[in-house]
Amino acid sequence: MEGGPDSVCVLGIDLGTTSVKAALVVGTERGQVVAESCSRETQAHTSSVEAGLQGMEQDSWRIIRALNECLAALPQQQLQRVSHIGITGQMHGIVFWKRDQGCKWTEGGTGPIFEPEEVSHLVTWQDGRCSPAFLSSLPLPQSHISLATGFGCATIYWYLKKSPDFLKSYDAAGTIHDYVVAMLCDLKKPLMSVQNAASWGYFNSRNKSWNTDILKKSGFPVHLLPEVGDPGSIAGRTISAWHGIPKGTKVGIALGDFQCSVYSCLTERTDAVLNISTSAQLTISMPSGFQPPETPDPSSAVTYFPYFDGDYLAVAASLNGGNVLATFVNMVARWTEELGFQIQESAIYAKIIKAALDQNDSRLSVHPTLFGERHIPEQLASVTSIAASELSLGHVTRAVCRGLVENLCSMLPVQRLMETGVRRVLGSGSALARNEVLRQEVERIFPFPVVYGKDVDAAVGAAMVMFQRK
Ligand SMILES: Nc1ncnc2c1ncn2[C@@H]1O[C@H](COP(=O)(O)OP(=O)(O)O)[C@@H](O)[C@H]1O
Ligand SMILES: O=C(CO)[C@@H](O)[C@H](O)[C@H](O)[C@H](O)COP(=O)(O)O
Repeated sequence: MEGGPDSVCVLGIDLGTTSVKAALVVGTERGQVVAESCSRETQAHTSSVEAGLQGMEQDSWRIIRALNECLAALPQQQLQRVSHIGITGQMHGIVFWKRDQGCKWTEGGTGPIFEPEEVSHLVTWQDGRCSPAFLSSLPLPQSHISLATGFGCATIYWYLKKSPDFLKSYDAAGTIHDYVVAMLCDLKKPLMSVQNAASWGYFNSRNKSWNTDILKKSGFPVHLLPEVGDPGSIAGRTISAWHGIPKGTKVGIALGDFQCSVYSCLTERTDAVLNISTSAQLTISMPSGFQPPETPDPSSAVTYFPYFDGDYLAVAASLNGGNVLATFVNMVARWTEELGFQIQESAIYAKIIKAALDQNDSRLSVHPTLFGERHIPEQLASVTSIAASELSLGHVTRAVCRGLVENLCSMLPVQRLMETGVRRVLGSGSALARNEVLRQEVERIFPFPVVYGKDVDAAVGAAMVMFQRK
């Protein structure tokens, strides 16, 4: 076990789109070390009553169940030593709850746990209910980030206009990680970091405030907007023991997941970070003192997101990452089933990755934007240069992986990385960690050395933030 019995122990949690991850980070003579980690798929996808096929919702109860399973799998002795908890998760999304009935605390196998009570589904960053026409009917935000479907404030507007009764059932809202912080600390008013507030839209990150005047004028329920605080600050203390973690443990304000992935590995300003989990991001840090332009360029694929201490990251945030491979694997599974055979999706991943390792070169070209991109939502996926001799699973998998990396680099070109002085690419995210073909394609496209992290990077980053700000 890493770290002596007296060493400081911090828990990091990442509530991702596909899985929940937890990491126990301890202080040692060698610096901070991941002593234990755990990951559980949430299987939380669920249908949307109000938005139908355009909706992309997750069952909050299942997300919290996966979180409970993850924590129950960590060693009790170490959990009892946790002094701080750092929480991060999927940005942009929104969950609603009733302030006094957000959860109920019960006795679990490893001590008290909480379970959601009067809580809505999570409407995720992948939600497509706000069409371009709907978005352009909304007031113009005073923000440097273009509003897009799946952003919390856009989703609230959608409910306000299409299903106002829904909103009457709730009096609080936040990202799913803000919800967890609010429950752990029994916050009467949810608290949100500027990182997550910026991801909801209608937020001015220069003066760190919501566009309250603009929103009020159009009847927006501003009482649902959380209070905003600085990333790295403490939101409160746990109101109960939790999975063996002592009552009174300090909990950090919830953070953005890509900022935490970056925090877990970025050491030099000359590093770029490539993260591939359900989505994918390519990020560089902007010079200290940088301020984004007042208004966004909606056609730009690069967005500026608040990082820590007033700094910004420039990010190409692609809606097409591991989810494209997951869709491909699911398609193969369904075709196989239609043909009368059964195969586990995990076995398909293993087989297609192995097959693609044998197909190093292929002319097949896959433009993999199955989910569109925020700056060009209408441009979906396409396949070109299809030769009869290059149709094996290996050829297609190789081409999908290559296409994913090429797509990200079309959003933030290698040339721009070189001009800004990038010397190294740091790879993070479990879709990358578990897929050697993707890693080969990353190494092929970048003219820099590529260094990989572990597969729980955002959780580790969330813990490190707490460590360094203790
Ligand atoms: N068995 C597997 N082998 C390789 N890659 C996998 C496997 N299972 C899932 N993946 C990839 O991992 C992605 C999810 O990564 P994860 O880190 O859990 O996402 P998130 O952080 O968004 O919750 C999937 O979209 C898929 O591409
Ligand atoms: O869209 C952006 C940023 O604009 C994403 O990078 C953002 O970090 C979101 O949280 C992700 O899309 C969700 O993260 P993940 O579950 O794919 O790791």
